[in-house]
Amino acid sequence: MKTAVLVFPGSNCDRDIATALEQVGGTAPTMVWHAETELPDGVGLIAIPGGFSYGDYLRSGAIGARSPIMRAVSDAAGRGVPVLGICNGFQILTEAGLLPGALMRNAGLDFVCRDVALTVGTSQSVFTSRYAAGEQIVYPVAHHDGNYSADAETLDRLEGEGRVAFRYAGPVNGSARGIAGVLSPAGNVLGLMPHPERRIETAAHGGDDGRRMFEGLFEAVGA
Ligand SMILES: NC(=O)CC[C@H](N)C(=O)O
Repeated sequence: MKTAVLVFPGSNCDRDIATALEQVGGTAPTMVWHAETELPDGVGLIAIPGGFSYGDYLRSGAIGARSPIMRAVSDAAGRGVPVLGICNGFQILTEAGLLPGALMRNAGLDFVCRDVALTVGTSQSVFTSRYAAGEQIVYPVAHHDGNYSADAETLDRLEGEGRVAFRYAGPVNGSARGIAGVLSPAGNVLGLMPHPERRIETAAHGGDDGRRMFEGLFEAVGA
């Protein structure tokens, strides 16, 4: 599968996700600078990495969401191509309107950087097919704007439609209903604050719960 990783000024997890995709899928992704207007032909997965695009100025992800490449990302998402936004990538996806809600400043106003326990909300997506609903896993987090917020109607809809992909198993950042990651209505866009790409290899990362996300993706979309 051809994969692409977007790179913004201030991205700092682009190499982490590139390494994860190469380790699990066997082929290095194409790195796509945010000022480009086209994605590689036949791209099967687009990853929007973590970091501090545009220094988190204005609001985290707000300026990156208006980068030229995002029009192509939106078109691809509309065609059903899987789009994975991790941390700052999640912030960019909400700011771009591809996912509902907003990532606000953490409730404690602190930068939270540690491993956290998560509960898998659904196995019914290309991102979570290798997990069981209700399963507890561990991914690391590293963010100051991870406090997921949306109105009650949106939260009810996300829950009712099985679009809460991950929840924090305990308090982390004040997120509404403990939400750590959400899916688009068609399920092909996932945004999450925790970092699966930093949990690929036990020897290096202290666990490999993130690996199954990428294994499931490669299986679903074709290796
Ligand atoms: N690791 C990250 O992607 C950081 C995300 C974001 N800029 C924040 O701190 O909230």
